[in-house]
Amino acid sequence: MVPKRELPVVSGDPLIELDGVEKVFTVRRRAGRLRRTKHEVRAVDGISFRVPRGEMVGYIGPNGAGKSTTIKMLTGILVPSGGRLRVAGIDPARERTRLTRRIGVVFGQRTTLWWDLPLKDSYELVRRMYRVPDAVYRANLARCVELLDLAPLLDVPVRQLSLGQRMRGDIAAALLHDPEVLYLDEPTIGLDVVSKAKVRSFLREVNTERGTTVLLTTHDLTDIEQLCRRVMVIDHGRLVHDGDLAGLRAAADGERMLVVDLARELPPIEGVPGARTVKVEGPRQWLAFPATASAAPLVAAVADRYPLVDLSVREPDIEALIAELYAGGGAARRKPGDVDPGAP
Ligand SMILES: Nc1ncnc2c1ncn2[C@@H]1O[C@H](COP(=O)(O)OP(=O)(O)OP(=O)(O)O)[C@@H](O)[C@H]1O
Repeated sequence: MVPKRELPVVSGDPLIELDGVEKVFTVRRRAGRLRRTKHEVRAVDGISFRVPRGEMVGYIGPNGAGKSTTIKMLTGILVPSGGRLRVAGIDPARERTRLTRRIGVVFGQRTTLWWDLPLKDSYELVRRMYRVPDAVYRANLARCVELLDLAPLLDVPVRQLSLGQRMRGDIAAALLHDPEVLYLDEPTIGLDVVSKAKVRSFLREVNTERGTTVLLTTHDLTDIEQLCRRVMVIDHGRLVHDGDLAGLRAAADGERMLVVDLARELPPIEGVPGARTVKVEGPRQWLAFPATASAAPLVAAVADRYPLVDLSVREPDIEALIAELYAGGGAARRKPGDVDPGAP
């Protein structure tokens, strides 16, 4: 579940706005020995959403869904084929340089740091590139060094850093110029548990303390669970969910599990309305029931007729739910125009 925490001030004014945004790539494929045919790939197929200032939003989807393409359009690297896109009121493709000062970007699979330079020299170059005022630079660097444990790494050339160290270095580099928006594309990919925890708590702090708006792309759903109240799911270039995680669970028709320990081994529990026994292991039995239903009446029904010793309720495995969502199982696939941009 999303941990209870102080929430940043989310203002109504949208910082990121997309209206029917499309990106179509034309690719040539071999068709025989000499012939090549042209094909269109609709990487982003009419996406609309708004992200208010101060929000941290998850942007997830299977491989090839269109996440990176969206982020590249939001940075101005790619020009949309259609629709309207604004970040802090700026059209990224038209005014990329002006936008650069207001956004920070971390692509987990690639570094923006200088491979042969010590980390601190990379930061110095970032300072000059963005013309960050001295006092701002010093304060931001000190904060990142402290919270991301960078002190022992500052004199180490980037190529000698481990993946987790490099990622922390990259995240700091993206924040030295005080961006209003931070795009993170797989910031925890390949990191060990400790590094992931460090990165997550830092991002939470940046979002809550600074009010930095964050768009987070990840395959690790724990990132989403721990950081985002709102999650958007993209599939085949279309938005198929925009809301909270609970809504995503419900959309995927997920089931929760009531695990009961009986006083002794018994045949599978029967006759509990709204639940079915899916597993029996000695005196322990597993009963599946709809994610949206309350467990209380089930517990009462079991306790009434069986020698109940202990129980627990397990949340559905979100990854399984999302796999189901992608497969179309139970998910109400909405057209982009149907999505409530103000969700959650
Ligand atoms: N430059 C390009 N030329 C042609 N097709 C492209 C290009 N970039 C992306 N695509 C295609 O667009 C679709 C969306 O790709 P994109 O990289 O945005 O997906 P993604 O959701 O970020 O996937 P992943 O999780 O694997 O990174 C894919 O079918 C991809 O092959």
